[in-house]
Amino acid sequence: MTASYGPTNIIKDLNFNLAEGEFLAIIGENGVGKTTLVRSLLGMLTPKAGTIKFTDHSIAKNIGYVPQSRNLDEEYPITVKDFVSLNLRDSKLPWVTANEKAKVWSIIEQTNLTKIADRPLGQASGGEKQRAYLAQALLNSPKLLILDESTASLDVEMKQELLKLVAKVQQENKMSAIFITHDLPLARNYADNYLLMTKQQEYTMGPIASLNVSESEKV
Ligand SMILES: Nc1ncnc2c1ncn2[C@@H]1O[C@H](COP(=O)(O)OP(=O)(O)OP(=O)(O)O)[C@@H](O)[C@H]1O
Repeated sequence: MTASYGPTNIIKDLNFNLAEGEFLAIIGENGVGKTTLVRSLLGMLTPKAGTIKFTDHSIAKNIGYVPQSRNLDEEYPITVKDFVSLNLRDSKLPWVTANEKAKVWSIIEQTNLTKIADRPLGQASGGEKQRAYLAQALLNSPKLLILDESTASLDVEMKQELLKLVAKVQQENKMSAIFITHDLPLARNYADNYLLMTKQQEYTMGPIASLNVSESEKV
């Protein structure tokens, strides 16, 4: 597919597949179009040419997305639990049902947020906030999770912890995951495959273990 914001193609003739349960790391220098690809997958940007096909319509409608950054007002009085609940999108009733409460608690437990569930989100640490964003994205049991440089602001240990959690949830829920990152050691530890995007609009894919050093230098 080809994507653009005007006459200039940002992504040109990209062709890639994502298998069920696959963990794909998307790597590449700043400005090569990684976020543009994510926006296309999320349906926020229509490809200029080509198509994005999902094996099932329901996958596209329910993609879990953890964005690059969040402009949250630290003072806004919302608890971690209520923040996670914001993604209860099927709710037709004005109150939270017992089923929905159970769903929220289950995801809070899965993402190790039980202890801080009633604490204001603004008081959570960087790692805890990322886990809360992840929990929110996972709430509707998506079949595809996209993390857009979600670990960029975290220290090495926290990065590992978050990705370990993602990998665990991914396996438990048989979910596919796309992880955009500049952190190659992290990608090597957790991803199955890579997609390397370059400024020359050349795209290579393969098992993450086969990513060679000369390629890695360009990310
Ligand atoms: N809404 C927009 N309108 C016009 N151009 C845009 C828009 N969004 C992004 N671009 C341009 O598209 C190109 C690709 O941007 P994109 O954010 O997809 O790159 P990226 O690979 O995700 O970069 P980074 O690693 O810095 O996040 C950049 O040149 C950017 O300036």
